[in-house]
Amino acid sequence: AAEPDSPLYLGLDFSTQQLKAVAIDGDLGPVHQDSVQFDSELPEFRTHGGVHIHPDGLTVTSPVLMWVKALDLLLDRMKAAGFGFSRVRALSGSGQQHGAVFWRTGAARTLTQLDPGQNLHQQLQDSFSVQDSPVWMDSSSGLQCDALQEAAGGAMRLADITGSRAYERFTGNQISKVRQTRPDQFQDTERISLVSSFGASLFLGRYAAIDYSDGSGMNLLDIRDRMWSQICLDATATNLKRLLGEPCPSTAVLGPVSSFLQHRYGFSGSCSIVAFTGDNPASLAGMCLHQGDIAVSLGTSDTLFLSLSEPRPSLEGHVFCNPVEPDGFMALLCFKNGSLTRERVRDRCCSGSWDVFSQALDGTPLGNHGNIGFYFDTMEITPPAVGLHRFDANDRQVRQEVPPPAVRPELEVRALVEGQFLSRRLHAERLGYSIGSGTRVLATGGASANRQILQVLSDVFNAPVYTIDLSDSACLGSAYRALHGLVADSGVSFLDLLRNAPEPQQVCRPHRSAPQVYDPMLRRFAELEQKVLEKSRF
Ligand SMILES: Nc1ncnc2c1ncn2[C@@H]1O[C@H](COP(=O)(O)OP(=O)(O)O)[C@@H](O)[C@H]1O
Ligand SMILES: O=C(CO)[C@@H](O)[C@H](O)COP(=O)(O)O
Repeated sequence: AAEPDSPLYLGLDFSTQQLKAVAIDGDLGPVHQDSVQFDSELPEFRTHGGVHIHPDGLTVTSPVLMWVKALDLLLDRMKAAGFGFSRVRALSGSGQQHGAVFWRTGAARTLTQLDPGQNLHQQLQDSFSVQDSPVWMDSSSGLQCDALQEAAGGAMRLADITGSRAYERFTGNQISKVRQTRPDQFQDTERISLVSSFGASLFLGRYAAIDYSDGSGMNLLDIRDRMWSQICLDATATNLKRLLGEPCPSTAVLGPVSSFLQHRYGFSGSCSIVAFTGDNPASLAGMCLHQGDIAVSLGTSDTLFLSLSEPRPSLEGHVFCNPVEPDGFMALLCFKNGSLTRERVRDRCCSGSWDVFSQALDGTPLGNHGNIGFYFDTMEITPPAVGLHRFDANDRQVRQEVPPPAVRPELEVRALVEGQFLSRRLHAERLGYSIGSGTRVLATGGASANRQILQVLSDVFNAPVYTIDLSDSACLGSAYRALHGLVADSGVSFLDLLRNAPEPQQVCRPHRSAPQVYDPMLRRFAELEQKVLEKSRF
């Protein structure tokens, strides 16, 4: 057993619906886990799924003070549970990607003068020029995307520089929108953070640098030079470089924990803070992803990502700097209609029960008798389409929203989950990421606790699916990154250091008949998706 004063490494994740923490010891075993659910534990902010969807249906924000209050609550709770803050040698964290935090003029001073007798939330009340931070679910910055692409010389040129064509949720376009629509608030801003670097700033007691990996989700960073792209900065706002600060390597040690946190919670003055990064990059670290593995994260969003040695940007999907390999990259596809859509169908067809949802998957055949569905409750990212589109075995459109039992609820459940995974496979294969029986599919995120959902994933991908013990891989990855940050400068590689980390375990194998069912179904799905896209354009 670990000594009572042996070192700990702490990982945090400011994700869409909650703030989570995992502490590991030097043997990489988890010793403490905690979380704060925004909707239920901070109801005064009135969020649904951690966000506010505005009346235009496109603007999506989260109250920045909710994240601050969640940190107060989490740390208070850990203190009450007797957590050994003084043993933490290093900490790191992650945040939902792309979200922007606008710090008001004077906030830097407030951060350095925090009183350990009061909580963060009280003291940072007036520190934000924009109270409602735009988050990754936002799709309201189309005009700004068009302008950026034009300035950069086209969508493909922008993708070559930044790893992605212009995406509405990407932070640069959100910054442009705030500058244009709220000039006074923009004028009163002295610093802009990502959710990740905002989290790091709360621990440092001063502004933390944006790391290369999460910085790649802004349409502002040149992913090869790992510097802000002057063309993109100029097209977004004057003096933006000053507002963003210099980006840093994801393994950088930013400094010791703030004296505020030392005094309030008993952190040691020698506890190092390693740069925070995006939640997907942190998950890649948490699963110790090897070349050839494909990760599927089933959090609020569904994402699919993998490590790359050479960037191959295209008009779909993203290339980010790799968070753990200094010269490497990672590819990512993001799907907005993930867990929240599954929850909606669960509530409508399964009386709100995951058990009933799982039984529906168990009780229906692979291929769902030919029924196929596209469930885009909100404007999807990949592909850019909206609405519910259901087709029978003869590709005839089925009337929308027929209340159960007119459409058998179990068919609806399977149509949803098969449709989601057919889409993940289609778009991954279009980017050249082949998935075969030799590929390890590593599943993570809240829905990876559901074995029946993972069985459909395994069947549709015709590949074995693995999980790690903690479905919270972003948090675990942050704890691993904290440990690695202490030695990264001496050249120790992340995967070498983590070679004794628990291996992912196989949880599902594809059914023998899966390729016969899903190979032709994928071709049909691709054709139907084209129809859906054409309909969505009108
Ligand atoms: N047993 C389950 N079956 C399917 N989905 C689940 C199950 N348990 C949790 N989830 C889903 O997990 C989601 C939260 O995942 P999580 O990775 O914690 O999200 P985030 O990190 O984005 O806050 C919830 O929205 C919920 O729909
Ligand atoms: O936009 C993206 C990735 O590009 C999302 O994946 C966000 O990073 C939110 O993550 P979750 O809270 O769903 O894990």
